[in-house]
Amino acid sequence: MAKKISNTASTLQLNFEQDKPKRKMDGAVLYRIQLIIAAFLFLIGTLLLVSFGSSFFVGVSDQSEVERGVVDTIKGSDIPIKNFAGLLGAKIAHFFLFKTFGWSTLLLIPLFYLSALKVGFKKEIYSLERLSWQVLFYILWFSLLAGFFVFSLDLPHSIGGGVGYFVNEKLYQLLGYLSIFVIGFGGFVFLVLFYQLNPKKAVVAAPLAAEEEEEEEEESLFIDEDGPAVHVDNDDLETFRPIVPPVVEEIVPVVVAPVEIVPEPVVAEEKKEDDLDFTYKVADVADEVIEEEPTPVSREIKANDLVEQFGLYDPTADLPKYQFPTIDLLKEYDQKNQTSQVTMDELKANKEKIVETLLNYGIGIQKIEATIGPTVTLYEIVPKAGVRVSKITSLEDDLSLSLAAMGVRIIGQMPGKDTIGIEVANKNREMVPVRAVIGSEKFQKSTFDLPITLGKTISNEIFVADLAKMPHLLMAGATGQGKSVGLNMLLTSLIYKKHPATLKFVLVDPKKVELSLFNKLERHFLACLPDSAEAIITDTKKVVSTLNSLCKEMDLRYDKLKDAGCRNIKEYNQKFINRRLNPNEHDFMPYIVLVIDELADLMLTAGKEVEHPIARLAQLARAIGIHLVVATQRPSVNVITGTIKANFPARLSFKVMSKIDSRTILDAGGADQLVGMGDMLLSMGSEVIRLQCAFVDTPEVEDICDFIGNQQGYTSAYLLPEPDSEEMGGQDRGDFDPSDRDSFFDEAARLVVMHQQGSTSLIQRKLKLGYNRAGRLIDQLEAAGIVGSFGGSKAREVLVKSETELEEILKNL
Ligand SMILES: Nc1ncnc2c1ncn2[C@@H]1O[C@H](COP(=O)(O)OP(=O)(O)OP(=O)(O)O)[C@@H](O)[C@H]1O
Repeated sequence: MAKKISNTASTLQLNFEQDKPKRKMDGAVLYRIQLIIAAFLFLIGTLLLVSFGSSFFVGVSDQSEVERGVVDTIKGSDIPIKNFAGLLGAKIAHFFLFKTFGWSTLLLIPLFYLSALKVGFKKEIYSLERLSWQVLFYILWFSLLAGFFVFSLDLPHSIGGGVGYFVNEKLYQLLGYLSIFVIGFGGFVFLVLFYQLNPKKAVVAAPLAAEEEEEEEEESLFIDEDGPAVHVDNDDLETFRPIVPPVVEEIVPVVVAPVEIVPEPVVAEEKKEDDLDFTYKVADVADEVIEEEPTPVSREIKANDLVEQFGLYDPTADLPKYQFPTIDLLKEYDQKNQTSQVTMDELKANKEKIVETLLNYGIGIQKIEATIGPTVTLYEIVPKAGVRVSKITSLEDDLSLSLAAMGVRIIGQMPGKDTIGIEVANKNREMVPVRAVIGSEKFQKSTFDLPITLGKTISNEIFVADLAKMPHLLMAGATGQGKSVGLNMLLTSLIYKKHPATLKFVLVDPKKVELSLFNKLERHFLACLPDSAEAIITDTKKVVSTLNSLCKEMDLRYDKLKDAGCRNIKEYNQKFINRRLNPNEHDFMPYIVLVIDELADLMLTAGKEVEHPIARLAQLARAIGIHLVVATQRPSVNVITGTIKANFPARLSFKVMSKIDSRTILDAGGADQLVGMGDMLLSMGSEVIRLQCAFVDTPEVEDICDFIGNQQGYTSAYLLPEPDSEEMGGQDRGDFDPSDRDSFFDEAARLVVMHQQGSTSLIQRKLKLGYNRAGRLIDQLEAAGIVGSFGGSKAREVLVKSETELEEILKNL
């Protein structure tokens, strides 16, 4: 039934369209009139400003003049008027400042200026209606308040004006000095009523509540076959809402009678051409509705009103009592453990061995310097002139041998310096307690979106990074080398800095034990599929659907971003906080961090089914706040494939078993030379840095999770969308090695996305390529997830819908 009514809507709007040209002409005249009125209001504002302003300087010297009668004034006088706005200015100032309200009348000036702005230029910085009420009230109230002090303390009369003085005089006779309470009470009542209980504001401020009310109203206007109100569901109402109430009231008598069909009340018959009365009224109604359609300016005003009334949106308001975990939950170790264990003897001995070994190979050294880190000491050498750096770097094994130490790593030239770095493991290493890094000023004060601290650098600095910028992290390390501790550190640092409203974890743990500690965070920090019994995902099948669900969440978030006109999650959330987005269509978006502990198991059991969504998320999810942390024990090429590797610029390696593994994960050797127990190399772009992971013990993680889990949480974990079954099927794409792509790949991709047509002949024609090459290009585009699979005679579907999205993919390839 409601659908039929929406047909009515289109009819009505047609009538309205016919009226348009006439209104346009009227609009031009109206505009000129508005400009004139605006100029007039501006003039009055300026007159008041000058009159009041100059009366502050000239004081009462004009008083004798302004108090003369009109006739005398016209006749003129020998005493010169000093007010800059002449006699009129003097009279205005006298009337407002002395006779009536005193200084509070100054509030009229902004009112006139803002009115001029609104009438002339349709700019409303602040709701004019509200401002007018406020100005009226405050003029009177301040006059009374000031009058009280003028009366009691014998201050200059103009502060409160005649009204203020007179009323206070009377109040004083009645109540004595208690009169101040009456004035105060008046102000209080106004504040309460105006800022909290103004019914009109409530409608603007609480759109949800208002819409419910609206719906109730609308429902009561529908006439059923029996007469009473009919329930109409929300979806239908949405199409119908803009032109509702008066239309139906008008329709009922006109339409029902001639049709004589009781069960079909309000339908297409109103189109009848001879039904002039009806048509005319409808157009009027449509007119009103169209004018009410939100413009950017009116939306801005509405948002400002909402912010004024409710303050900024607070995403944490659902858990107002949430307490961040405290530093006390982290173990405090002996001071002894935290200071360097490297002795002077050890340093000297190592220095001599380095110099000696290099000399044996004919390499002279000018200078050598040591920096002691928690696990390794960095020796920086300046070789004598004429020594090739590669000669030194080739001596890694020989140095290891002569130093009889593990973990010797030659860095080569130190970034930004003229030295060559050699790292040598300390005999007694220093453990970095989690408390030292989480509690550090550097971490506590970091303002990153997703701050993580993993430990300390080689020069004992606390290492803090932004996962949001990384934007994803690939982790590898042989068993027992500190990977789980590293993951716990990462999660712990995020938990210490983020409120549950702003961050969710999707935890995938095929080994079933590593991440189970975090189960207690389910109703605070975890996200899962709607039908999951457990928030932490351990079953491979579930992993595939969770990854697809995340892809869907990503697409949904992109749609919302597009709708809101934002480029990334930060802008979007800021807009939401500023109440510039409709809460019925938008939500505050928490960051989502997907952690996969052990990719190898998944790749072996589900292969492309996991590889494809991981690659897709890694390529695209950064802008919408989904970040991936993927760990594996086996950094072999069938686990860390070209596609995965290409999309994870930040890679972290604990000790691995071979140089090949080190190359697979870092594209460089060195990870095989690490000394274990959290000794690690982090590669971000071209730079590789050595870090010592802080140690967070299982009981500490348990305490943190208990501390949070025992607090009031959300009713359930954050629910991810149900994945599309179609998406689950479309996984099987050929291998795609981005480094091997055709030189026309980017151009071809832009072409198909721009035309939204995935056809070989389009590429052939526009790029002037042969059929075979164009065919190869389209295959590569399919493998990269830009176009869909071959669909017979039809052009392939283009999966990437916007050029921005495409540029993001190309950037990550
Ligand atoms: N940062 C660290 N500082 C000190 N000791 C550490 C550190 N990281 C790990 N260890 C030591 O190494 C042990 C193994 O670490 P962890 O459980 O993290 O290894 P793993 O790589 O996850 O092993 P697996 O892959 O078999 O689970 C820890 O129990 C701890 O004793």
